[in-house]
Amino acid sequence: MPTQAYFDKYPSFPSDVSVVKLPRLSFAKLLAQEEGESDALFEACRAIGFFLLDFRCCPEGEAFLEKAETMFDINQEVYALGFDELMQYAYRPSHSLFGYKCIGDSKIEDNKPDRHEFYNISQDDMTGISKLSNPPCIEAHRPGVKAYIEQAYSIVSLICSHLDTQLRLTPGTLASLQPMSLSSGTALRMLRYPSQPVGDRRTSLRGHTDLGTLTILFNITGGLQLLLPGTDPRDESSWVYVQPVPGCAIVGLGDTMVQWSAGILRSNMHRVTFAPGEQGEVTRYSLAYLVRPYSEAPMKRLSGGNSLIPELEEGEEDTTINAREWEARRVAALRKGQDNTRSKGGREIKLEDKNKVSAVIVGRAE
Ligand SMILES: O=C(O)CCC(=O)C(=O)O
Ligand SMILES: [Fe+2]
Repeated sequence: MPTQAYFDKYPSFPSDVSVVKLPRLSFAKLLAQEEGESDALFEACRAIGFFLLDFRCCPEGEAFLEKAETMFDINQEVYALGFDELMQYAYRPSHSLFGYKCIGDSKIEDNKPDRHEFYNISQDDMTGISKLSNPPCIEAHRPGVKAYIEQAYSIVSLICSHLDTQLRLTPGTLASLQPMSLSSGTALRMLRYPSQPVGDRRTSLRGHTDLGTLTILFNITGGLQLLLPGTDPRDESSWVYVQPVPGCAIVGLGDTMVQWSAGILRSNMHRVTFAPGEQGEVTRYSLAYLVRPYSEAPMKRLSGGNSLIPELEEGEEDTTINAREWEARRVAALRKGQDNTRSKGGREIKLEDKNKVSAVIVGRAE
């Protein structure tokens, strides 16, 4: 996440905890179109569907980190408003996912209430495509929030341009399905997780995959865990912490990328639980930019032409519904507990040099 100075405000991540060693990619190298970095990006997107993106050491990256810190300051201002005020902006799931979700509104695995709250700011609202009403502290920061979203979107476009090349799609294909200029469910989500009492700690946000295309996540304290590929979600040892790194975002792929790539790219199950060690004693704030396709975007695979994405096999059918309908069905199923969520994608591709993906490494925190 943001800079070391921001991390220093919190207890440090304990060194005796196992963590997933996510690939760490350099934003500067991706910007400079370095081929090796592009290949490493593709491999991360297929092997685990998560990677760290290091923004340090280049002016554009440092500017993004500064903006992210401002978003964390706004996050704290939002929750300082308190429950009664925030409930005036409550989200209405079957109608709209923008606004405030209170603690306990959704369930964790054993049907107990969750332990997180969030405020979803609509990208369309910030760019002027639509107009929603937000608490005064968000309204007062509209230009800053919009600037954050614009830069986050440009980073998403950069990642997509590398994935276009890797998947041998026409340049611009992936970004054209999620332009900022068209209405979408894209949100900047400000999350808050109160510290949990010792002796009564549990999952705060249940295991899930993100629905959209890409998520740019900033964490300061731990709590985020990934389900190791090929393991059983009911087994606690299958869930491993991600250690937040100063100057780095945690980037994850969502189900839409799996859908468009016919399973070449991967969306991995993740959840949030209490932070390890002393970090468990402080309130956890987190910031997620969750990108969705434009509402009318097709959800079918991007095969054809030179693309690496396989054509449908005999008897296979592709979806004909658009992104808005697809998301609505998924959200409804999730809320009814009918969604049998699992990690998806990561299928083999028939290319000599690209066929092997490295195993996910678990090691000690640093
Ligand atoms: O707060 C976090 O670290 C993760 C949040 C998340 O997974 C989500 O909002 O989809
Ligand atoms: Fe998520």
